[in-house]
Amino acid sequence: MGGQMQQSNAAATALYDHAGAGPLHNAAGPATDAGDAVMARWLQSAGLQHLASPLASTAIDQRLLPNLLMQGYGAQSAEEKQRLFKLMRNLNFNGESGSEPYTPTSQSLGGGAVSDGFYSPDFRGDFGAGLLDLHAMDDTELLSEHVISEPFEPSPFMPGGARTFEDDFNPISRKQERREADADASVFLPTNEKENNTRENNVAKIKVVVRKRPLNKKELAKKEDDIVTAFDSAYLSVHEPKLKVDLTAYVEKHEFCFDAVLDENVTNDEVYQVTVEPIIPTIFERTKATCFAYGQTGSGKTYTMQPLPLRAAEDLVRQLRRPVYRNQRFKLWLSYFEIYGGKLFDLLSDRKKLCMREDGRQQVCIVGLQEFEVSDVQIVKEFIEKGNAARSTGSTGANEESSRSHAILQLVVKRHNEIKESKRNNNEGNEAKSGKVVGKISFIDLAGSERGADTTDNDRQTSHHPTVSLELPPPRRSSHQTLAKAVAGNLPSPLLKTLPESLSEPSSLLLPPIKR
Ligand SMILES: Nc1ncnc2c1ncn2[C@@H]1O[C@H](COP(=O)(O)OP(=O)(O)OP(=O)(O)O)[C@@H](O)[C@H]1O
Repeated sequence: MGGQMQQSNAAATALYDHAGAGPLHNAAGPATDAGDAVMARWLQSAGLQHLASPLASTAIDQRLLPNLLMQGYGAQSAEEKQRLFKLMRNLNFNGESGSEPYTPTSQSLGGGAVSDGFYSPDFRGDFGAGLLDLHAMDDTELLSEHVISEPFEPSPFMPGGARTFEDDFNPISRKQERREADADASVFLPTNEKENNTRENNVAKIKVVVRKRPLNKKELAKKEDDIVTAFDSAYLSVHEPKLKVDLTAYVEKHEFCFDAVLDENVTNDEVYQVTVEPIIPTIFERTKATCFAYGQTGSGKTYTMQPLPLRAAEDLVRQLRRPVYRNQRFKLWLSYFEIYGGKLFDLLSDRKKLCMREDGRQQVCIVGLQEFEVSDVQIVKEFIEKGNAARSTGSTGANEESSRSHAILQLVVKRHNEIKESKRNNNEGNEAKSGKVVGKISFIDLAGSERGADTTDNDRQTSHHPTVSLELPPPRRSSHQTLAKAVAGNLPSPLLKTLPESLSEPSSLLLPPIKR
């Protein structure tokens, strides 16, 4: 990720917090010429420089910008609106603490994104895929201190001998290297490299992809209206039937913009290609990624999510067979558990009840979760089928076989060293622990977003798994909070704060409609 993106993120945080009417509301000063210039450059980074001039000339308080942007301020064409919304959304999701104003650097002004507009790779980051990818966040949140404090030894098979794993796989050191190689006198060279690295990497990137499900037989038989139109790869409109005061029926259209919109003709393979596939190589670069599907019962979450882990495993196994990883004893591990009614159950160990604990470093550990080494795709398939069969399902009005729990399947790449490898043969229990986590991808198939979908008292007709049905109903939303903690290892702290709310408030991950 280039410096340009990082600087944009800082601006976003301030604007976003202001929109939330937080303390920044009072803290920010009146717009200055410098502020206008900053805003102009920010818009320019998305190729929207022409929208900046009215701001500069009328000296509008830059704190009001989010509201203006939400109203489609100045943007005329659909493409402009799309850019504006992407710009806003990018900023909204990227901030960390929120109190820092946008401060451009020579690097941010010198990048190629100005000429390329929003779509340049610089602006979007190094890669831009995955329902939720957290490639660029702070490493200290990706891996435990233990891993970070112990750098990997250099592999004798690696070219250059003295190069360490860190050099080759740590995005920070690679970035640093690139920056040094590219450096010329005009390029910004940070005085405090550590601080810069921390800031540069403390950015979460999220990709939100919407998939439209075709009308099912029941809906077709009832001649129900298709209320969603996907009209290009990033836009959709929702048609809301309404009545005027004189009771004349009309349809109100709401347009939404996402990173990608997949229509009803898209196959599961295409979903994989758009979302997970591009993340796979980064799992070997110390990335922890999470991919989840969100929607109400019957919207197609399980249909969409279920094929993804197997496809990912195929690609991960293929990568692991490359000499560079094989020589370093990289291995793939799989675990699968569910959260139901606020409790955790191991889907691969006869639904053994699991405990979730937080260690002294605020790392969430699932105590007792079994991890299995998987060296080929057939084994992965068998584990997934076993886990799926053990899941809590029930029947809802909209889905005969409805997932009533959150299921989390994790594929973890670990690096093993030979000494520990021999020990592990004597001590199977510690097998999984003997490897160091290189990267991880978690797939979460959520229970429906309707209230109480994941609680034991949600539906009288729901036929629970016998062990589950004996439990007392937990308080509402407790499973969502448990889920947030369970994936905590993957999420940077700003996101963590919002996740439980996001999961219970369907609209919080969506953007407001574009007013045409
Ligand atoms: N894109 C699609 N194409 C064809 N059929 C689909 C598609 N998406 C979903 N379906 C079908 O719709 C039904 C409901 O889908 P699914 O079980 O995935 O919903 P869900 O969102 O997981 O619901 P719940 O929250 O109740 O578990 C299933 O029979 C599934 O096969």
